[in-house]
Amino acid sequence: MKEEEIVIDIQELKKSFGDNEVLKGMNLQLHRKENLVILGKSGTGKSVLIKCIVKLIEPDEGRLRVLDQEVKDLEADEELNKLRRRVGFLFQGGALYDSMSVRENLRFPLERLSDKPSRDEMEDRVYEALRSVGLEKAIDKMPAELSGGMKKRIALARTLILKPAIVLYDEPTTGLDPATSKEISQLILEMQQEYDISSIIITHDMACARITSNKMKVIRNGVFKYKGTYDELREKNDPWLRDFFE
Ligand SMILES: Nc1ncnc2c1ncn2[C@@H]1O[C@H](COP(=O)(O)OP(=O)(O)OP(=O)(O)O)[C@@H](O)[C@H]1O
Repeated sequence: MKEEEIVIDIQELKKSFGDNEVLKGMNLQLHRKENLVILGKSGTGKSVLIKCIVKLIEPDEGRLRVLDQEVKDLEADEELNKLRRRVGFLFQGGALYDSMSVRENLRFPLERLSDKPSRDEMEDRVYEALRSVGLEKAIDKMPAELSGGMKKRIALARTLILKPAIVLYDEPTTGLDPATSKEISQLILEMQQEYDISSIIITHDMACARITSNKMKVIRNGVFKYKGTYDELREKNDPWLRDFFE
């Protein structure tokens, strides 16, 4: 794959729930190895947009291609699972299974693969994923024994263990103190650089946006109103936009 390659291509995407028009014609291109931050006030459709990308929600209209596949054409579970394997999704809250140890949480996505790795390979991949988030020592712990920041790291390791080409982050730093948020943001940046991952990052946390983004887009009234780098957007005169930066 070439660096300039487009890994997600969205054109004129629309989605309503009843008479609530949420997405009114969204356009977006995510390039390979790019971190794109999406900003928007609460309830503006950021989560709906990224759920459309992995077909957790079906859009009403528009074009949506992910890794050269038209998402609406992916019908069978098998095809969808293949896509979801290549597109990792880090949900708000990071949800680990509380009754499973860290090792079991990380093995879980591997156990469900049709071409399940051997026991030894699984153990290697669990260690490699933990190493990449700096938490090898937590392998035998239960989620209840971990801090909020550690849980996020483990959730990220669980997403990375399938070696995704794209990761969608839905508010990765929510609920963390500023120092831990910064650590997680730096980790997102490392993941991009070390593993060639392309990402969409939804966040309200401007420090996270500054650290992680190559490019930003801002949603207003169901469309992208602004795009640019963090510094370009910070310089704009619109008071509505300045609110995000204050
Ligand atoms: N499955 C659904 N059924 C009906 N309405 C929905 C559904 N999912 C989302 N919505 C509506 O779509 C709108 C956008 O929701 P979404 O969760 O995408 O907002 P958001 O921008 O991610 O907000 P936040 O920043 O608060 O997480 C909201 O009005 C929400 O109520």
